[in-house]
Amino acid sequence: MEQLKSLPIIDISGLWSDDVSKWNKVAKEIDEVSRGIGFFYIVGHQIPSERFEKMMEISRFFFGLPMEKKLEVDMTKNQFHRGYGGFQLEQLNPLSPHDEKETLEFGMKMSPDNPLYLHKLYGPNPRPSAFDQATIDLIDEHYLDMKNIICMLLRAIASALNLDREYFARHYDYPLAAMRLMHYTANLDLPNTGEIVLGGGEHTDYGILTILQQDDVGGLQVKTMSDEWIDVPFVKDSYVVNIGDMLQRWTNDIYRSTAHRVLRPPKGVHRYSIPFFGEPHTDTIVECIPSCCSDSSPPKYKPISAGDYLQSRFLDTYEYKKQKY
Ligand SMILES: O=C(O)CCC(=O)C(=O)O
Ligand SMILES: [Fe+2]
Repeated sequence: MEQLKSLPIIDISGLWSDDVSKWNKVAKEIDEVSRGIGFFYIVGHQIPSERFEKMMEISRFFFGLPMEKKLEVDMTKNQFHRGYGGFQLEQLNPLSPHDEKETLEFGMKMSPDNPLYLHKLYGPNPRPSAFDQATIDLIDEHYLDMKNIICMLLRAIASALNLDREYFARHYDYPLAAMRLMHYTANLDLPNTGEIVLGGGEHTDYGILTILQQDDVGGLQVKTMSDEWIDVPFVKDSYVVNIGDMLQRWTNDIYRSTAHRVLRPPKGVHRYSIPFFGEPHTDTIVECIPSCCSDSSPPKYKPISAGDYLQSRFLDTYEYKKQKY
């Protein structure tokens, strides 16, 4: 088998086209990659170029604030998994040291009148006092744009799997999806043991699909089917998309949730990235899709709700949740 050296780039503009053959071509390409490496770049996603820079500007501004300003929205002080997570709070790979990164996490903006508000992971978004209204509005707008891309991709996937186009997308009116600003830097002075130092440990994502914006520092790596790490360098105006564990479960392992990691940047270098974790509504039951199982290939996983699955994965990787939530 030929070794994969770089991730494929898929132009998804056909998903906005009325031409069925263009739409089907994109769906087929996404389906093929999802059965293999499970990671790809997307271009033609309709997000304007200026938005990339604006989101990075917000990120650099927030992480450059004094610690007491960041801690105004401390993630460990609420049950909703939203707000600021300091260096080493998360341990993506329980076998390696804590991750050298800090994060700021948002969920879907929701009216307090919504019956879901304050239920499980649904609740208020962080509002650091240093953010003006325009910044808050842009974050909410970007969240909805990312959610829309997730739904466009999931319609293509549903069609490729011979399902109704809305099979997955119908669970996205009030999703658990989270948008996370991330900052990696060499914060700790670790002894030089010659080992690779990671900013984010090896892991698979928990959800359905992740859409990632990254800056041009580099460091993201993906594990190939032959267990080799390949770099995922910056490609201007693209997002990186990958399959998460819930979609792997839903498709009975036909789609692949692939391990990835982030190298720690050298001292003095700052890396910023913005993943959007596209999880569905908390009550969505993730159970083997009929077209993905048969007598010779029975379901491998028990049905589970998206909310319960996500909480169980957070418990594995966030120590503070074990004590409190
Ligand atoms: O920062 C990145 O490039 C990837 C982050 C990531 O994989 C994650 O947080 O799940
Ligand atoms: Fe990840």
